[in-house]
Amino acid sequence: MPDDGTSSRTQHRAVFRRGLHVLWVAIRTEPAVFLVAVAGAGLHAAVSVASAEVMGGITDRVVLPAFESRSTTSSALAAAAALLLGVGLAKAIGLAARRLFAGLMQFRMQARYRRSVSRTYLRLPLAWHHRHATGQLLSNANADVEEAWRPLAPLPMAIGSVAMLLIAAVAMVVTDPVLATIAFVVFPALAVANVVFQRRVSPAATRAQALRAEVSEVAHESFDGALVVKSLGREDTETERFTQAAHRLRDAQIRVGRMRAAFDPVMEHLPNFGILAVLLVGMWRLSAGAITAGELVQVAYLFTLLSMPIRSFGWLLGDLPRTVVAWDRVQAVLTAEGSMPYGERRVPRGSGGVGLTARGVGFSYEDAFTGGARDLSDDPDTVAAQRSIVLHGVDLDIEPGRTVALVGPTGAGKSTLTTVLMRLVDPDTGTVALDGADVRELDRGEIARAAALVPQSTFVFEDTVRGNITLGADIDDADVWAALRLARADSFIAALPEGLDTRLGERGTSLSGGQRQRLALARAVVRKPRLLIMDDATSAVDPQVEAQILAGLRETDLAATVLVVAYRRATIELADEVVYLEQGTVRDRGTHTELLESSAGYRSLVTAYERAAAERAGEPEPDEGGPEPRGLRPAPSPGSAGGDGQTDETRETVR
Ligand SMILES: Nc1ncnc2c1ncn2[C@@H]1O[C@H](COP(=O)(O)OP(=O)(O)OP(=O)(O)O)[C@@H](O)[C@H]1O
Repeated sequence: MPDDGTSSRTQHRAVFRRGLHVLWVAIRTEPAVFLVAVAGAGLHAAVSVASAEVMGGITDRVVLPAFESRSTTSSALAAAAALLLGVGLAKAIGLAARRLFAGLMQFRMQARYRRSVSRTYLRLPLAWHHRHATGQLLSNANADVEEAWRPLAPLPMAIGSVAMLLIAAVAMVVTDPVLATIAFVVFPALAVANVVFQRRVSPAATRAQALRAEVSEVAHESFDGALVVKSLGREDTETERFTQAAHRLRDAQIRVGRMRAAFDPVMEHLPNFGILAVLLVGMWRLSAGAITAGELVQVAYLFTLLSMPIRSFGWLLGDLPRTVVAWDRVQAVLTAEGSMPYGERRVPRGSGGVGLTARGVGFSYEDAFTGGARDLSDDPDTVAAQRSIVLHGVDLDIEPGRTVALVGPTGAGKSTLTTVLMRLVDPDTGTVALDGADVRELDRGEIARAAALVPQSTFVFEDTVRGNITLGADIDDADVWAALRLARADSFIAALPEGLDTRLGERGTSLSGGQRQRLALARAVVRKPRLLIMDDATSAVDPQVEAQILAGLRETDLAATVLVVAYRRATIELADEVVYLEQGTVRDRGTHTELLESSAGYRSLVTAYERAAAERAGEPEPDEGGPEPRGLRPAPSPGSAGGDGQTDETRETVR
């Protein structure tokens, strides 16, 4: 068994090797930019050493003769000035090239990996997203990508420093081996101190980095849940939670600050002790005639020049552990499995609705309690134990142009079924087909071209009304208005100060719940889908308006096939057929009247909706603007659950 010291050294070596591998990835990706940055660093290094030579030369040939003769020629002064200017200019060019191209490389790599990470997020199936928190995804795409490429900024300088050290070492040995010996003691000591410091500060800095992510996660959650926090009077508790996270971050940063405060002055002054030693020994060498005054100035100047490049190694080494951690997180996203394979088939072209078929569809979610630690064993018992089965052997047949209502208690699997039908997730068993074409064999984007899903919760982008509907597609205003009319959203959009050009606030908070839902519906219908799936998409819309919308959808020349997850009798009655889903299985199907006769579960569910509506009949109507709280649905009756937002129409009897 290795002792702690050995294993820690092994770990450091492993981190160092992996860190170099990450840097190598960047060099391979941007070789030209890297070479220019290194060439700049090399030029800067060579000219810096040369500048020490120049300083020494000027001391011997201009300054000392001037002191001795108490006069100097203007030509000698002009030559010295020109030399200094030339050296300064060359140094500036090297420095600018190094900084510019190191930055270019760093920012290009960051942009490239941000793009890859966000592209991967969109490629990965919904099931993967279910397992990852928003805060984590944001931090992978932002903080981790930045952290992974942070060492690219000091990398060319560190490489230039090697060149500078080598040239300086040769220059010093040539000038005076005795003075060079002082450098060979001081600079390795400086490098060792750097490494020791970086090893000590690195865990503290890594912890501060993790706490920074924690603070932003707490903040994200508090702001996102502001409505809940405020309405339940939990501001103080949330503030306390945030304060604690902020204090943990503060303490961690102070710890890092303290370490730096102790180390930086030492690093700052160590070369000064070297210079002092150079001057003392140099005086003796000068009086012994072994060196000239200019050579002494040259070596002392080299000492001042070399301290900073040596520290750049420290910066690089200090960044590497965090780089490795961040790189691993980014790679976990980029190599995540679960991308959906696509075929090359197309949905048969034509106008009007498409037929939708599901055969034996089964689907299970990864169990929230086993989560990411899921054992991917092939043993069916193990897999079944780790997953909660939501759909079992669902069969559906919807003919083109028909409107079907999907009804079922809360938790029956209606929303899950809509995501399977849209191929946002693949079923564990069974198949889904559009006009006979298995959705797994369809070309990428083909489902989005043929079908649209309006989900339960709407998302509004911080964009104009037009942007929110077209989502960047080339759709003219006439079509946008037609879609808004169909979604019964045209009048409130027309009343907005700038109509289609009105910018909607973040997540559409400037709109009411019902307005947001109608906007989302317009976004779906403007694409003229041949299959429209609405998952409780009009729950916050006034019932009469909802009925008008559904009737409108049936009357347009769109003639789309419509599957609507419905809770209201008026909606259900508008459908050609009702599919009753219970515990993930289709229990019954038929018209509303037939199901009331034949299905006890359906009857009991719809009666529960009616009872709840009747109980609330005396209460004021919900504004069409507010979403109907899910909690208003009636308590589950035997064999069923769920409910409806009460509305005037539900006061009527079902029959
Ligand atoms: N992302 C998820 N991860 C794990 N389980 C989930 C997930 N989403 C839903 N479930 C579970 O799947 C079951 C079916 O949920 P689903 O949302 O499909 O039902 P629903 O019939 O649409 O309900 P509602 O009428 O309340 O919208 C529920 O038991 C739910 O807890």
